[in-house]
Amino acid sequence: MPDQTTSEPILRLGTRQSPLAMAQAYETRERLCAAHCWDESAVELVPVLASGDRIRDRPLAEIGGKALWTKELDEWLGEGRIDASVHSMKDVETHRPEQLLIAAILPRADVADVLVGAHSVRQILPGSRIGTSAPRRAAQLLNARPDCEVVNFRGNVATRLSKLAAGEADVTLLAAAGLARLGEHGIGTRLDPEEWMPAPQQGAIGIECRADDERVKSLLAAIDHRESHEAVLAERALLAGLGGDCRSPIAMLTSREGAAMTLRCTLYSPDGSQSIRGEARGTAEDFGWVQSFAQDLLGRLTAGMASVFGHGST
Ligand SMILES: NCc1[nH]cc(CCC(=O)O)c1CC(=O)O
Repeated sequence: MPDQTTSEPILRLGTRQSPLAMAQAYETRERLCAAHCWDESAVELVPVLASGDRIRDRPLAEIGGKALWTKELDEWLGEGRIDASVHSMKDVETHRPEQLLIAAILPRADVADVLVGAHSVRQILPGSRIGTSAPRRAAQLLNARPDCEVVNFRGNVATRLSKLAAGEADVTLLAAAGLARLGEHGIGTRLDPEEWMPAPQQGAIGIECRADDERVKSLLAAIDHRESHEAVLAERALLAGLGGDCRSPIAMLTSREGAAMTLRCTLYSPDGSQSIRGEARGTAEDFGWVQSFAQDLLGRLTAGMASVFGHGST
């Protein structure tokens, strides 16, 4: 028997410590081991505490600063304490440190949101309290149901479900991908993404490494899913073009027929009372069309939205 305690892992994979992040790390490890015919011990999971997880008692907007979920992992990666890190792409800023590279995107999971506490958006009882800390979900819900009220609802998936059960809100919205990864299959109503568009990059898991680390880059290439990767790149390009981040009231959806990609996008005012939608088509070879699309949307902003998007965005 080989001595497990002294065998060096082939890859040290950094991850946040939340149950969802750990589930994503296990999935990544499984795919890596399957692709390379490795034993599980070849990939060492290294949990890293992120500032977003450490500071739990204040709204994210108040803590301020970006990179709440990535800063520590980026440092560990830059210092060589880990070889790669696993991310929920939805939480990853569009501008990444130059020395890092998103080398692989796993096959994308269901992009939909799930509504918990009502059978449909229409059937939410008048005047209900919607528990969410996501500006996109708040704006979308208020757009469809201006009679409702949003209450801030932070915390991981389990925390949010227990706050709902405790009556802190009447309904909440969660990502189908996150629920599925946590093994929570029967919860809530899946909202059709065509009608209720998700956040940019929702359902996508990305693995990042040092841009000059050829060994790790080629190991990760084996688990990259090209179509998912291209959709994520298009959505990141659109989000960056809009000057947005994961705190922006922006919904988008990518669909695909052969090489042709279609991006649909809706921008909201924070209170949901105003919205702008658009659609554009192109290929993944060059995202010039995505930049034009962003400019087109920004050119149509109403006064109530101008502070949220474009150059003045936070
Ligand atoms: N902001 C938290 C977050 N980041 C990614 C997911 C879900 C998984 C995914 O979208 O890949 C979630 C939870 C949620 O929105 O319900």
